[in-house]
Amino acid sequence: MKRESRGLLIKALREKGNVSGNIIKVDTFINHCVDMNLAKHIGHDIARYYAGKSIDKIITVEASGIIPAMAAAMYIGCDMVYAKKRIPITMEKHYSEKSYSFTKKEETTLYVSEEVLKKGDRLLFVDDFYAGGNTLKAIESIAAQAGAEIVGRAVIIDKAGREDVFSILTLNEIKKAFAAAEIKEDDVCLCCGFGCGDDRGDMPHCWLRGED
Ligand SMILES: O=P(O)(O)OC[C@H]1O[C@H](OP(=O)(O)OP(=O)(O)O)[C@H](O)[C@@H]1O
Repeated sequence: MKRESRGLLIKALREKGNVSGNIIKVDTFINHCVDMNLAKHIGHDIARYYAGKSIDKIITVEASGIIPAMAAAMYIGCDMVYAKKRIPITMEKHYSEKSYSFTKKEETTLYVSEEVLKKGDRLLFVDDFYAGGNTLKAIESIAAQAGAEIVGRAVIIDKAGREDVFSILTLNEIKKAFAAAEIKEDDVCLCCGFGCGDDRGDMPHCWLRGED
């Protein structure tokens, strides 16, 4: 499926981000300051990818997963649940699982109230990054505790290129786009981010520049 947000993401990565080895800095447009137009397109792409699949709720983890999860939930028209990293006094019974924070390099525990997940719920996991998979694993455990089912997995950037995870870009695709950085700005297709003639799909070509 053509991903509308791919060109926007490549553009933001080139202009405001940084890729160094497997560290991708996105805090000026994804997970600290949020480019809402980009988030909107990412949410739309995720929703289009899972169109036709019955989804009861989106599930994510605070903090950075909330943005793409919320955007996708708005297009799908479902609720969004985010696992918390601390238990509020209002959360009486909960499911929990240990995880590990990739960016903070520390063990963490994820908590989801028993009130917000029901047995048989069909859940779509959404996050900003997939890296080592600790977060997804913990959410899968929480879903299993609730008797719910994870029916889809979507992230903005998949560093591992996992086959059953839908992503806007993988780390390898980002490296490919960066390797093509010598292409003049005008030659870069903002639909696909990889240069004109490559992967135009069904989207109007260079729609961001109003040339379609
Ligand atoms: O696949 P994994 O190895 O689990 O890595 C991915 C997770 O790492 C980040 O969370 P983190 O807790 O580091 O930061 P956050 O608090 O900004 O969400 C990111 O938001 C994902 O949830």
